[in-house]
Amino acid sequence: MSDVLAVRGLSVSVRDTALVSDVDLTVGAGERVGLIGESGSGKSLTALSILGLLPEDVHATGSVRLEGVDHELIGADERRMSRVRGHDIAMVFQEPMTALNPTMRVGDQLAESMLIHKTRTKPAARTAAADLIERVQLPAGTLRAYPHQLSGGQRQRVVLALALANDPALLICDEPTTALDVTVQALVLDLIVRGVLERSSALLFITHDLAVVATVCERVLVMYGGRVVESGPVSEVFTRPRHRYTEGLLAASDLETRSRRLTTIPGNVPPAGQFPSGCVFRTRCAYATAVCEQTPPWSGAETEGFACHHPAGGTDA
Ligand SMILES: Nc1ncnc2c1ncn2[C@@H]1O[C@H](COP(=O)(O)OP(=O)(O)OP(=O)(O)O)[C@@H](O)[C@H]1O
Repeated sequence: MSDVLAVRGLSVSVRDTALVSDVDLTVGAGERVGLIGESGSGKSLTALSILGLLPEDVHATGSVRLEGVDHELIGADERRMSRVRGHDIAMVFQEPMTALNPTMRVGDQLAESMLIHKTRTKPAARTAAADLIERVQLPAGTLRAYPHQLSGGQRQRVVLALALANDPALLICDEPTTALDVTVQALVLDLIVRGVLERSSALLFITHDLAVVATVCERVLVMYGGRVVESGPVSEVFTRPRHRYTEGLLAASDLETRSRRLTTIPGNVPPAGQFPSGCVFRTRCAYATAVCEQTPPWSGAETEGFACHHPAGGTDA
């Protein structure tokens, strides 16, 4: 798998204080990678460094390369970064209003993002905007609405539509559902995963919620004190953590309880051959830890509600 994003030796500091130290991170084409760690561990600064959005007094060194972009992102000027952001890399942050223009109708904002990056002609951008709104399960009338006329969950779905408008190679989500009502969290997660799967976009997903990572991501990196202390497939890191800090994170999390409330994300594809042939339910895998605590052999009653939405019809490919 080729790397869409390659971060090497990333360090971030403010004056003489190191905030992030020597982070290496790669995301392969179409891969979904989680970045977890307690508050203040450096997750957001890592994402902001990739996007070139660090505050003025905060400095990054190291290397950030993106497939298809022929220049280094660390130190790139704003003119170059504004071409990359919203085109090659898109982002969804916790607070949707920061990403939306309060004075513009939703449809105009969506169309504008495609016109600015010249990915659509004007008429095509209008059609694409309508399609994007439908894909995030909002009514067509949303196109004419202003952001303040929408709920938090609706706004975040508009931000997601905006982020996906130019089919980015990489989508970065930083706590995208934390501010949302629990009832819409699963829907927004579902839409994020569908959105990246449909485009074969890579996903870097930042959260402190381990159950969300277990549901959404294939691989995870654990940050502690500004460093990556552990990384690997979700199924390994969450079941056999090697670092004491990860053990603590898992012990302190309500993964088991929360996970039962999360729905399976349609389109999550278990690697072929990892499970018994014909098996439609998974246990202890990156895709099912969040939804299935059963062990084989399964009977109908045990598995009720734990259907795997394998695109090939619920059986191993
Ligand atoms: N502009 C800044 N000036 C000084 N220190 C900062 C600045 N921005 C962040 N920090 C510090 O850098 C560290 C890492 O911050 P960061 O926002 O990356 O953490 P995080 O892991 O994303 O936390 P959270 O989950 O709470 O968002 C924290 O100790 C934070 O206080």
